[in-house]
Amino acid sequence: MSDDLAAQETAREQAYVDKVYAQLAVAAGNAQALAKEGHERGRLGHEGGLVERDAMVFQAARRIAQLDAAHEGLVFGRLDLHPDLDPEPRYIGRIGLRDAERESLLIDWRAPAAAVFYQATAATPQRVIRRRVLRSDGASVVGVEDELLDAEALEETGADLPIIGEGALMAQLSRARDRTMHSIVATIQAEQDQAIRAPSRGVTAISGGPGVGKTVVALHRAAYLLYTDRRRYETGGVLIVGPSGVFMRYIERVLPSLGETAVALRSLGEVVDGVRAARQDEPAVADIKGAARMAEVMRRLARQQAPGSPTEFRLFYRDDVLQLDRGSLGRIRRQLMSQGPRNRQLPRVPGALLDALWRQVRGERGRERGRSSFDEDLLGDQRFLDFITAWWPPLAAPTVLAWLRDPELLARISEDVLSAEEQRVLSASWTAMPEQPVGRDLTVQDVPLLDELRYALGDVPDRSDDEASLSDTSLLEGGHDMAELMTAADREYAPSGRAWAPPTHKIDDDPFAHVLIDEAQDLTPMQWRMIGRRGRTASWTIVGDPAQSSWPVPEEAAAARAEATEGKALHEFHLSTNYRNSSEIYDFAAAYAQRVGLDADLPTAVRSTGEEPQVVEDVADLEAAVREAVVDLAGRVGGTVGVVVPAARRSEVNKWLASWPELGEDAAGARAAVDSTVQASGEDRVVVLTGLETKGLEFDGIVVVRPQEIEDESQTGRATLYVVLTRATQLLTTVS
Ligand SMILES: Nc1ncnc2c1ncn2[C@@H]1O[C@H](COP(=O)(O)OP(=O)(O)OP(=O)(O)O)[C@@H](O)[C@H]1O
Repeated sequence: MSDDLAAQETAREQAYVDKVYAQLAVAAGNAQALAKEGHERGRLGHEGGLVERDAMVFQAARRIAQLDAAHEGLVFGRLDLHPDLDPEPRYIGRIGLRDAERESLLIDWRAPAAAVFYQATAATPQRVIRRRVLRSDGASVVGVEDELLDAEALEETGADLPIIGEGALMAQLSRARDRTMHSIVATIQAEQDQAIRAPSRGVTAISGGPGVGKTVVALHRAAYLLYTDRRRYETGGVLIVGPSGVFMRYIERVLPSLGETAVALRSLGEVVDGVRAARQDEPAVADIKGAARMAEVMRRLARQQAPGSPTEFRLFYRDDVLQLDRGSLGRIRRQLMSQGPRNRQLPRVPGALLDALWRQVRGERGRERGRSSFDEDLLGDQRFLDFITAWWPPLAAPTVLAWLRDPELLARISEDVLSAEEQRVLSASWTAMPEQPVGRDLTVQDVPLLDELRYALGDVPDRSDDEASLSDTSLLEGGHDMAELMTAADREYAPSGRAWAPPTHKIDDDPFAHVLIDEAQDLTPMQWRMIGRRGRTASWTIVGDPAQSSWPVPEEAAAARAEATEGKALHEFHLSTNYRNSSEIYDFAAAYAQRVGLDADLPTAVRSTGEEPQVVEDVADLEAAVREAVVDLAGRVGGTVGVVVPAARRSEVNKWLASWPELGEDAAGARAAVDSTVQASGEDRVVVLTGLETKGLEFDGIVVVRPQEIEDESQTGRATLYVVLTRATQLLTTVS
């Protein structure tokens, strides 16, 4: 194959791609015109004008966003099929486009007609003769990579289809990594495609060892589902949950680059509307907070009397002293609590108290005035109203969680559930919590506890609720009125308000139409419960690798997972090729997994670099050795370098990095990774992370500092170290 031929083929493809971009400009112009027309209609103010305007503007805006997003690498594939089947080549792209005659110019990668692009192999060519991947920079085609799938057919038909390049996959895999994940839409492999296009029903479980593409496949699956049933998934919402904020930032560009923006991406600390927790508890604390038995502790907590609330009430009424003592108030409380979540009982509280008080009215003057006048009198009496608010206040979950600062209360509610030592560990983690904790005061492990409490407490009923029997609703803190916040189009297209409305922070708005969990092996039972509540009527995609789990009691997590997805049929997919690590690095990691007895699912790594991992041992000066390793790797790879350290050495190593002049600008990135007050820029090449923080991420080079300490740090340290050893694409060095 000559360079001339490659250049000639590239130029030919450029001509087609130019045609597609010209059509994209036409489509964008049409969408702009539609948006303008929508605005005009609104101005004319005819009947239904507003709704119509909003709907038009909304649709136009979505189309414009989609066209914008598709701009980069718009056309990436070409299929040459057997001429009997289709004499014209088919072009595959991020979106579908037709020309002025409505002829297909570009097929959306998710359309059935594009499936063969991913599924055809040399063993089963499915009438594809040649598959071509176009490499582009913006709108310019910079090269093509071909695969000949059916040599016989090529000969038979005598088609003029030259084969260029070494194959798109290898070219793609050898590229340097930056700090975000990229779409693999041009090189999805057949086994991955099956998982991506699996019908949406029940639970789709995707398993496989490190680097097999579980995350990236899951993200493409979300885009696929939106394509197949846009109305359902856009209105009901798609929730994607990953382990950490760093991970969510790592993956957040993939869906928008596929033209999809209507997906909620949340880390485990952000699953509950309105809460953003990023801090992690120490493993010893996290293991208790995540345990299934904490659900019982939270249920009991939700029933506790609010600390400092009154324990009796006295009032003179006509000839009587009316009194509710501790015992009678306790009875009323139990009776109200038996009818459902505590906050939902708010409207019933005055009635229950009035019933008990009326029974004590014996005097003639009082009895003669009658019950309804009695109710009116008391509801007009500020002392009674004050008592109600103090005795049965509307309670927010964070306030109730903060009651646990009191070790005595914790001891009371966790009797027979938590050991004295466990209570001590938990108390210590909560002593510094303020009375009204917000995001920063909570840890990621507190969030499922908070959610458990939200459900046990229930939402405070809205003013408009039928059951609200109180005339003076100023007693109740109602929810704000959503109607003001939504446009007509929001209501038209998103009945649940999920994709386009701001969060309501209400339990009713928690459920999604599809729930997708990445790194599922790490979910604690309490996290499964939290996510389960958001997916009762949803279809699910669950992605994970048990050997990478940092949760010490897998059976308990498995039971919680089964409960969260109860009644849903399970469809399993397994991925078996590692696309991340060089085979040298993965063999090293796999040997470690086997040596320490991890029951690991070992994929095959396809790419060899000839670079064996370096093991630097018995160093006298740790800083000097780490410095040498980091500088060496940063000089030899084009992309990112991760320095993975035991949690206890984090700030130490970070200080070293900041003081090494030869890293220059790169050191700023290292600082940013450990100090959340420094903003990391996208350019930072060297970052310092703990083992747990590397979950799901990847780097061109990895330096592991004192691997044995990482292993010894927690009960599941071996699995964590296995994760760390499988993060590098090119070079790996361990320093002990
Ligand atoms: N078909 C593909 N074409 C190109 N790159 C791919 C393909 N499949 C996976 N990759 C790349 O392989 C790397 C690993 O993918 P991903 O992070 O999704 O794997 P994973 O199974 O989630 O890994 P882990 O469990 O170790 O976190 C990523 O860089 C991804 O872009």
